[in-house]
Order: sequence, then C-alpha cells, then structure tokens
Amino acid sequence: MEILERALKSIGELDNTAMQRARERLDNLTKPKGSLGALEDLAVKLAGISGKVFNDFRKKTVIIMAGDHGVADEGVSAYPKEVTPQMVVNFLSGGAAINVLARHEGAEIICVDIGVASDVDHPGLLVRKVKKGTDNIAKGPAMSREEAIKAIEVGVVTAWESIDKGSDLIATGDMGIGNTTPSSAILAAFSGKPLEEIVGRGTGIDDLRLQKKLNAIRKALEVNKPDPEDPIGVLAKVGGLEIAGIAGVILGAASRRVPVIIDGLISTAGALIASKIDPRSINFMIASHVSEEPGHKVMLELLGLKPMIFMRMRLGEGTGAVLAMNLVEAAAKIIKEMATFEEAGVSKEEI
Ligand SMILES: O=C(O)c1ccc[n+]([C@@H]2O[C@H](COP(=O)([O-])O)[C@@H](O)[C@H]2O)c1
Ligand SMILES: Cc1cc2nc[nH]c2cc1C
Repeated sequence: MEILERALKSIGELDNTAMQRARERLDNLTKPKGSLGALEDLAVKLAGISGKVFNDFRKKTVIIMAGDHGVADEGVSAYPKEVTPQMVVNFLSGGAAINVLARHEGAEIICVDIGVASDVDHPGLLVRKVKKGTDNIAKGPAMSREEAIKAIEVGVVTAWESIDKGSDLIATGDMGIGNTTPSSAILAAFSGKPLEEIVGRGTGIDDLRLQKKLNAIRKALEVNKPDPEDPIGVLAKVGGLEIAGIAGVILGAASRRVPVIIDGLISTAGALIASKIDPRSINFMIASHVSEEPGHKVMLELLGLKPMIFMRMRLGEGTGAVLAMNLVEAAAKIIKEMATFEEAGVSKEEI
C-alpha cells in the first residue's frame, strides 16, 4: 500500500496557466482559429500535463501487462488459455501486431508477466507475477484485496522505472485470454448498464459462447456483489491482474506527470479503476481508439475521454494506443513548429 499511497500523493492538477498559453499560441498560428480540432485540444492537454507549451517526446514506451483468467474455464473465449504465454513469447520475438506497430512508431515494448498461469522463460520478460492467473469470478473473487493492491503497485513501479530510464510518453497494453469478461464485469459494476448492451464478442465468440459469457458475468456480479464505491474491491472481486497492473501504470505515469495513452476495452477497464481510485488521474490519460467491443465506448463516456481513432480494431496488446502516439507527436509539433500570423506575414481574421 505504501507505493500506491506514494503515487496518489503526487498526482496533481493540470497546469491551467500553461494550457491558457498553449491556447493563445494556437490561436496565433497560421490557420483559422480551432481548425485543427482535436489536434489542438491535444496540444493544450499536453501543455496542462507537462506545464510547458512546447513538448517533444524522446522515448515512447508501451507497457504490456499479461495475465490469465480462471473464468476462461467457463468457455467465454474463442481461444484456449495457452495463447496467453504463447503470445508473450511472440511479443518477445517481435512477431506480434504490437511489435510491428511499435517499430513503425519508434516505440519500445516492455512486457510484464503479472499473472500468467504458466511460467515463460525468456530474458526479455519482466517477471512480476502476483498470482498464477485469477480465480474463476463466476464462483468467487478473482483475487484477494492484498493481491489487487500488489498488482496495482507492480504497474506503478513499472511505470516509474520506465520513466526513470527516459520514457516520456507511455501507452498501455494487455494480453490475457478471457480478459474481456472481467473488463465487462468491471464496467457493469460501475455503470449498472444491462449486460446485453455492454458485453461483446471479444476474440470473436459465437452465439453459444456469448450466452456463456453473459451467464458468467451475471454470476460474477451475483456471487461477488462488487461495490462501485470501492474500486479496489471491484478489481479484486471481478477484475484481473493485468487490469490492476494497467491501473497502476496509469497512476504511476500520472504521479510523474507523464501522458499515458489508453488502448482498448481492457486498458480502459484499468483506466476506470484508476479514475475511481483518484479522479485526477483522468487528466493524464489520452484516449486512443474506440474498440469494436460495445462496452468500450461506454467506458470512454464514463471517463469523459474522446477517442481519436475509429478503425474497428479489437486486438488489445496496446495496438490502438501505439498508433495514437503519432497523433500525440503531431499535436506537439503543430504548436511548436507552425508559424504565427506575424512571423509568416499572413493577415489575421477581420472580426
Ligand atoms: O482491446 C480490446 O478492445 C480487445 C477486444 C477484444 C479482445 N481483445 C484481446 O483478446 C483477448 C481477450 O478476448 P477474450 O475473447 O479471450 O475475452 C485479450 O488478449 C485481449 O487483448 C482486446
Ligand atoms: C492470437 C491472439 C493474439 C492476441 N493479442 C491479444 N489478444 C490476443 C488473442 C489471440 C487469440
């Protein structure tokens, strides 16, 4: 708890003066006021986060949290559990979608085993296993409260270490067969929305598995009775180890005023937990894309975040978040590199 408390103590507000200065500069650049839309809002947010109008990113990092799920035994995924460690090996060998996109964006990948059921032996893996997969949430809690806190703290420390090594733009990613089930359960606990509206097909399940998934979430909520006023309790009861780790990465980045780009459904479930632990953490989050999972849009609305990319993606791994790094860098360059009306000798608006 000491690490989490330390992180929470350092989370501050956005720097309003820097944001105002950023808005003024944007209004003086050679374009009609506001014409770069969300790109301008992003430049203003970056100023609020760093306290500086000009930002550039030297080291971009995606942190992938990997964990397994006892609830996979209920037949809620289209793929077997073994895929979790197999994909971890794929991340470390460079063959996954996230490797391609991270290379494309010039980002580094950190992969953390925070709760994979089997052990992966690879020198590139950060082994910070809190538990060998969660217990089946349809039958009882995913993990103990102590384990949930420990997993959040793994995320905090991983973010801090990466920032200490120079990371100044962080993206969140996940890997875990079955993890759209706890992510949807977390959303149900916080939103109270009917499951039919928020539960999707994850890796691509058929109608039969969708019914099993809905039943498993219904049972998880009945058996565990998560209290939306107790976010760590929600996480321990119906969450996942990688979701906890992602919440920790977000709180860790926020505590160091480093922008953190949120990926799809699972990462945003982590963001919801972080936001309920400390709402100020939302200030440091940047939404990337909106996933095909129906619950993702609802999560982003709850957080009050607007996604920038609509590409029908539903992969996880941090893929949407890493794609958005390009837009974050573009926003930072616009405010820094564009000429003002005065510099370019362009006439300003008449009214
Ligand atoms: O990020 C998303 O929005 C997303 C949506 C659907 C599936 N996934 C990925 O697919 C896996 C979970 O799907 P499932 O069907 O096993 O619950 C897990 O490894 C996630 O990274 C990710
Ligand atoms: C192959 C595969 C890759 C993934 N990456 C994230 N979730 C995944 C699920 C599967 C099944």
